[in-house]
Amino acid sequence: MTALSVNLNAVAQLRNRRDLPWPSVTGIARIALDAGAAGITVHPRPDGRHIRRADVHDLAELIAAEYPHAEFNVEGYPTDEFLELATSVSLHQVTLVPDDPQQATSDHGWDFRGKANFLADIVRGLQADGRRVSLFCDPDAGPDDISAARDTGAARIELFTGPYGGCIEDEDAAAHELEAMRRTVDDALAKGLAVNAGHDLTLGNLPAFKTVLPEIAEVSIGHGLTADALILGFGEAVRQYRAILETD
Ligand SMILES: CC(=O)[C@@H](O)[C@H](O)COP(=O)(O)O
Ligand SMILES: NCC(=O)COP(=O)(O)O
Repeated sequence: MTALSVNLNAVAQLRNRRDLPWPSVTGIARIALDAGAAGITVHPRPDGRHIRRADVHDLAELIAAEYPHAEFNVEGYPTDEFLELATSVSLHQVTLVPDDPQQATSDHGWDFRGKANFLADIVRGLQADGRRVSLFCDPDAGPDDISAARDTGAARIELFTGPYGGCIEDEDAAAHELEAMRRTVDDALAKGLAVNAGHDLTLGNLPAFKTVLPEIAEVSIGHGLTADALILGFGEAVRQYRAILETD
């Protein structure tokens, strides 16, 4: 079974359009967890464009108090500020991502060989207190990269699935991406790393992904799931507004 961790960045970004408390990030977290999601993911960025520090604290408190079996996964580049936030709340997994502060979104995995010592120190510190660390990884990472990822001491890698998610209506390209990820996953599993995955996964591309890569421990999905939720729920919202307006 692959666990679904719902990424709430897009919900927070929608809320931040106004100085109003909706959509509520903790409210949508409740809906996701009540629907059986295994966990919640957030990726606070230095400019606070979506998830804010307060959201991380509120979600950690909600999960600890009301959803003790759910996992809270916090992603980000390990600045001092990020590490202070990640270690000041109750969470289960920290996913380290090599993002530049200016980046629009995550678009590559770690250079594991080049950053070996930097990552090993941070992984040791985070895992010493019982947090699991996952490291963002290119989908076609080679054997030397995976060995270096394992040598950091991290328990997991997270495959960057953006190139696969970007294969819109191109089955050959999608199959090529799946093959590359299959090789990376085989190597990682053989070296004792568990594998997460995420970025641009959707209802449309998840079935083939799950068929080819059934051993993925967890996928985190936000943008696509939020877009699908709008489509699945927009009609009902319109019906409820009409029910108020169309009475005489
Ligand atoms: C690490 C990763 O893959 C990202 O998907 C990230 O969590 C999304 O970040 P944004 O929501 O800021 O694009
Ligand atoms: N860790 C990856 C993740 O959370 C995916 O986010 P999204 O691309 O689905 O928004």
